[in-house]
Parts: sequence; structure tokens; C-alpha cells
Amino acid sequence: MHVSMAMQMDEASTNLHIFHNKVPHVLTVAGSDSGSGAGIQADLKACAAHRVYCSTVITAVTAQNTVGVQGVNIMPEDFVAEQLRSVLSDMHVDVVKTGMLPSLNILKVLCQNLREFPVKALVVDPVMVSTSGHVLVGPSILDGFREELLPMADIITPNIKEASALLNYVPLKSVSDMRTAAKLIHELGPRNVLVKGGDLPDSLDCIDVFFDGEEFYELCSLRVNTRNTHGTGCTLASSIAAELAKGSSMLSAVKVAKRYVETALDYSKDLLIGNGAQGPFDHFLALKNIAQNSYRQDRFNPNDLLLYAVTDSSMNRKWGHSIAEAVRAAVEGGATIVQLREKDAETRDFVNAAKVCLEICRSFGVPLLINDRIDVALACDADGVHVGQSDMPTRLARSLLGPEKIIGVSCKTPEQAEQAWIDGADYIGCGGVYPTNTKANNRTIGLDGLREICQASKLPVVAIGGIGLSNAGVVMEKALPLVVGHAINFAFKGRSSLGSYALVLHQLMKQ
Ligand SMILES: Nc1ncnc2c1ncn2[C@@H]1O[C@H](COP(=O)(O)OP(=O)(O)O)[C@@H](O)[C@H]1O
Ligand SMILES: Cc1ncc(COP(=O)(O)O)c(N)n1
Ligand SMILES: [Mg+2]
Repeated sequence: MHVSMAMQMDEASTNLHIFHNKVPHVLTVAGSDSGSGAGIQADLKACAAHRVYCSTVITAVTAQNTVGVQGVNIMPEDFVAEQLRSVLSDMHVDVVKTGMLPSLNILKVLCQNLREFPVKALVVDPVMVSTSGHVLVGPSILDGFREELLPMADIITPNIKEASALLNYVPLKSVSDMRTAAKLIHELGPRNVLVKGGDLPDSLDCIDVFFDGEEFYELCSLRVNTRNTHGTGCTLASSIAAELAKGSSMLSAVKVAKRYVETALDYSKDLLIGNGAQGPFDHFLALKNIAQNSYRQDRFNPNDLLLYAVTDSSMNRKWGHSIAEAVRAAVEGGATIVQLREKDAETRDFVNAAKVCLEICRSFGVPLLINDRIDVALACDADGVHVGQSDMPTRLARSLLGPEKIIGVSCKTPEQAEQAWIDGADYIGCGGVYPTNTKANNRTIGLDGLREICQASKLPVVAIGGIGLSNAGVVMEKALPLVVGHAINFAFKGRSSLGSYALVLHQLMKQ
């Protein structure tokens, strides 16, 4: 407390305002996998997924894919030493995680560096055999593990085969054998042991045995039925390292890491990458959605705003329409973008309806946005959101949704339009142009207000509020000629037959 106060005063008086955020940092010392399922590549992805920085020292380059390992090229130990020195002499590393250590000399070089540059924790994944059965590191490494590395380790994470190898190849066939093995490996010096049961035959669950020298914990997860388990071991160890770097206790780090692997495998169980027996999985839980949505060429095309339909739950209720029926009518009638604006829907109903509407919109190649509810947009992977001035701030919405989603912002003044542009919005909605009964207490800006904002806005403008067949022509006439490089578009809320309005107005705009 005193220290931080003093620092602040000192920095204020000397005018040095450089506050550095120290970032949690894992260094992985491992082999490269050209197929990117395991090794260095899995470590980088796992650390990024846990929001931890990861530097890399490459010990070997493997030619590897989903079929197996075609070749291994071991790095010269001097060059491994040079990489270690480059990273450790410059960067603040919290945790070192080791994977493939292909020679005894490389292991010794690593131990030397760890003594010279001590870190908060050492996670050892004693990689020996790939999931495909290829021997990556020969048994000559075992003495190095036992004599030098394990006594320095905070945790070692052998799979069944590696645990057996460390114990002179005793057979391990059950969870009870795994417990015995964990205890014996603990006697070799590491402070904690996790014997992984991913490869335990005939097991419905995936049970890993954790031993901290005093207590045993059996950590159980569902066994995901999938071919995509290549790299689970590397990912688990990196995830443990990442959680430790953030400050977790060992048991908590192991539990979070295991749950992460299980979640990622479940999400990725049907991914198809490569033709071999063992596929990689998706560390960011995003590829499945991207594969489904690959129809869209551009993230956002301003021309999509041409005819903008907005749903309204009370209007739909009044006319006896479901949200999905209204959306289908709108896109069939020519709407080029749809926004779900459901102010009083139950969240679960809203998510379910949004999923159905998304399918309809996707089949027409029409983007679907969600009003206000970032959570609903994320849950159904909608194309974006539309937010008002008192909803989620645009920048925060952008960081939650990522760079690809569409964000629109309601603006009533040129200043708000400028701010929306600064904050990274894609378009602004502008209104109410005319009085409307679908939004209470909404100040009408009129055609003059609309024109003023169109002149000022650097973003495409969608006109909204009380626009229908009778006045659409006037809005176009008054506002359109003044707008250079922007489209004026129309939003229709809660009409009984959005389709026919859309159709007629679409014709009108084409003239
Ligand atoms: N099919 C699966 N479903 C759920 N978890 C799994 C599956 N296969 C492996 N795991 C988990 O992934 C981690 C790595 O396990 P394992 O495959 O035994 O190690 P390695 O990849 O080093 O051979 C463990 O926590 C294990 O329980
Ligand atoms: C370079 C490298 N390092 C480690 C593994 C083990 O990973 P897994 O046991 O999940 O196949 C691998 N296959 N390749
Ligand atoms: Mg495995």
C-alpha cells in the first residue's frame, strides 16, 4: 500500500507516467509439430486461450500430421542453449513448461539454465511416445529425468505409458495402479504428480490421478468420443503452466486445465482436419461456427443496409406472428438485413428464436443482428448487434464480440455519430425520423435532424422511426441527395406483413 502510493506520487512529480502491466508468461521448451496439433503449436494456442503470454524454445522439428510422425530433426544443443538464454536473460518468465526433450544433452542444458534463471514453477510433461505410437524420445532420457529434471519439477504429467517407463516399465492397468505409480514417481523428486488416464483402456471416463505428496485426488471427466485427441497431453501441461503463471494453486490449475481440455475436445469432436486416425482439436472453440458460416465473403457490406427490417414483439403478438414468421416474411419480401428487437422476451425463448431466425437469414445470405443483447448474439453466433446510447458501450461490445461482428449504434446527434465512428461501429441508426408507436419516449429528430447527421457521419446511416410506404419517398428525396458516399436505408418495425412493405419499398428504392 505504502509502496504503491509512494510510486504514484513520485511518478506524478517527475512526470513519468509509464505504468507497465506485467503479463503472465509461460516459456515452453518443446518440439515443433508441423501438423500443429501438439508440441510448440499446441502450447502457443493453449496459453493464448488461457490469456497468458507464451515464448518458445524449440528442441526438435518434427514432420508430423494426423497419420503419424514422418521425421524428427533434433536441434543442436548449443542452439537450444542460445534460445533459452535469449528468452530468459531478457523476459520475465513465470513458469517453464517442458515437452519433447529429445536428448540428454538438451535436458542438461535446460537444467543449467533453470539454475541460472530460476522461475516460479516448472511443469514437466515427460513426452516420450506420440499418441500415434511413434517413439519421439528414446529411453536414454529416463536417467536425465530421474536424476536432474524431476527433482526440480513442481509437477510432472506422465501418461500411462510414460509413467510406466519412469518406473522401469511396470504395467499400469487400473486407476489403482495409477495411484501406486503417482506415489512412486513422487519419490523421484517432483512436488506434485499427475498420472493421466486418457489412454487407460476400457474406461468410460477419463480419470487422472493427482498426488501432492500427501493426498490423492481422482479427477474425473467425461470421455469424449472423438478422433481429435492429438495434442491433449501438451495442451493439458501448457494449461496447467498458464494457470500457475496467473497465480493459481497447483490443484486449482490442474482442475481448470482438465476441464478446459474436456470442453475443447467436446466442442471439436466432429471437426475434420487431415485424413489420419488422430486429428487436432480447436483450442479457441470457434472453428465449428466459422465452418458453418463460411458463406459470407465480407464481414460487413454497407449495401446490406439497403432495406433494414426490425422485429417488434408486441406488434407480432398483436398480429399473431412468431418472431421467425416475421423474419421469414421480411427476407422473402426483400429485406437485406434483419434486427431482432425483443425487449420483453424471456432470455431462453429469445435465444431459441434467434437460432431459428439465424438459420432463415443464413439461407437468404442476409445478416442477422440482435438489439442490445450481446449475450444472445454470442449464444447464437449472430452476425452482430445494434446498441443504443445507454446499452453496452460500443468499445466493450467490440471487445466481447471480436473484430468480425457487425456493430450498429443509435445516434441522435452529429457528436454521437462521431463517437460511434471513433469507437469502431460499422453503421449508425438515426431517428426517430417520424413519431412512432413502437418506441416510447423517443424524441423525433425529423428530416432536418436526419439530414444534419447524414452530412456529419463518416459511417453509413440507417434512417429509422415511423417510416412506411407513405413517407419513404420523401425521406429518400430530402436526405439522399445530401449524403455523399453513404446509403440511406429504412428500418421497418413490427408491421403485420413486413414482406409486402419490404417488397414495395425495395422497388421504390431501385427507381
Ligand atoms: N477422449 C477424451 N475425452 C476427455 N478427456 C480426454 C480424452 N483423451 C484424453 N483426455 C484427457 O486429456 C489429458 C491428456 O491425456 P492423455 O491422452 O492421457 O495424455 P497424452 O496426450 O500425453 O497421451 C488428460 O487430462 C486426459 O484425461
Ligand atoms: C512435437 C511433439 N511433441 C509432443 C507430442 C505428443 O503429443 P500427443 O501425445 O498428444 O500426441 C507430439 N506428438 N509431438
Ligand atoms: Mg494423448
